[in-house]
Amino acid sequence: MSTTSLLVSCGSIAAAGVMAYWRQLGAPRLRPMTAEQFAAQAPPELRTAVFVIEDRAQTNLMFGALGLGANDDGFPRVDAYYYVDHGLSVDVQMLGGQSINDWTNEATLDAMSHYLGVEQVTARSPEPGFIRLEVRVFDTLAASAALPSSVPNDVDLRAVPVGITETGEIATIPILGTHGLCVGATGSGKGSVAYSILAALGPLIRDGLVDVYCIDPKGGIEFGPAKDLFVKFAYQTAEDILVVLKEAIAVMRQRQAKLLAAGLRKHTPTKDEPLILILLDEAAALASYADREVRTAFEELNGLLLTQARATAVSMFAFVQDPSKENMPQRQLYPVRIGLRLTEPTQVAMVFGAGARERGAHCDKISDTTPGVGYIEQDGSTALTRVRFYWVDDNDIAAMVRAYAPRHEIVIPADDFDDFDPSTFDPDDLGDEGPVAA
Ligand SMILES: Nc1ncnc2c1ncn2[C@@H]1O[C@H](COP(=O)(O)OP(=O)(O)OP(=O)(O)O)[C@@H](O)[C@H]1O
Repeated sequence: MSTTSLLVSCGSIAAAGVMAYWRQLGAPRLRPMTAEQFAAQAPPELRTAVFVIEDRAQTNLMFGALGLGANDDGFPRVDAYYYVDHGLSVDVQMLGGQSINDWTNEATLDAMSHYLGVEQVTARSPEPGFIRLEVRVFDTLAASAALPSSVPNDVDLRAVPVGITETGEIATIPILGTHGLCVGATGSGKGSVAYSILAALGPLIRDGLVDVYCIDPKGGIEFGPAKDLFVKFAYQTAEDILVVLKEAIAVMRQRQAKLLAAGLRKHTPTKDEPLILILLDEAAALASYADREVRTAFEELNGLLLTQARATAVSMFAFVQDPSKENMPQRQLYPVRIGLRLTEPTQVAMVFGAGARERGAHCDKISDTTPGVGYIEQDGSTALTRVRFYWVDDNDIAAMVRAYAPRHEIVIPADDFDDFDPSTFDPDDLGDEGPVAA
């Protein structure tokens, strides 16, 4: 359902089941309705919230109780509220002297959600002086998102579709000219992030415009089923992993030299020189079987790629469980960051930076019943998009490999079958060496 809101004119309200209307408080009404009447027409989950928000005296009481207003200082003003897919969006004009932290403070929002009788309230500032409260009673991402049945052949590498947003749009991430980091606890759905990317890139992998180098230090368990989609696949020894990184760096160096000679700043992928996507799963696992020297070499190679490879169309997407500094020393080198379910609130800042929880990234509150739900952030924007990545099951992976594995070999029989007549074919003629049923 779209979040597009329709103006409610003169107090008439769309049916409560169709939650897409907008209410400008203070607008003149021909036949005024009471807060009780508005609340009665709201979905049951939102009745208390609508009753409080619709009635200025009630709203002031709430703001007073939460320390956000007082008789002497005045009260914040609710300008408008909207029915949206997840509940309500409420626009509030802050009081002079208030800061965003006064509103995004976890204890305040928790108290507000209890006051309004709803599951959760989050807040962000759409423009200076204003706060938008999101009153959440429905999780639009509760159901898993199926992989689209068809994938366009001309995927835009700067906007690769990987899931759906909580407002029902297609969630995209750039792959070209960037690096990505995906962090999530065990079982949070990191695999589905990687496979959503692979599914979208399938046609380009088949056509030779994208080469995937996959590094799966946990013995190839996660990515083994898709190995035929990869140009390189390192999963056994730490040395194999270093070789793959060195090969990517060699490509990066060659392209850097060409760019310099041609006076260009960025490499555009072609069939001869495709985008190289390095999928790096759980690099921290290396620590369990690699010695110190290998780990140091790994960190150096990884650092080189993260700092220099973007312009050469060599991109790294890394997946980790634990975002602590020892496991992930270079968070700021990944312009695309994805946070799935995390176990601790403090881990949110390790993925997205300070203040991310206040901006709405509540990764620690994602339920373990919704794997694949997370937040996406990209450099250059403070927006955090809540999404559900596509669920790619084993059948989907097998279908992807069948459709897109780049090295399909068509075996042409050596014998001359020009005289072959299917109507006279007798399988017994194949003799003892014919195929045997398993
Ligand atoms: N996007 C998704 N939608 C629905 N279910 C999902 C999704 N992603 C994962 N799942 C379910 O959650 C399970 C765990 O997912 P996954 O293996 O991707 O987690 P993970 O983060 O990679 O865990 P680990 O770090 O332990 O490997 C899957 O087997 C699947 O049942």
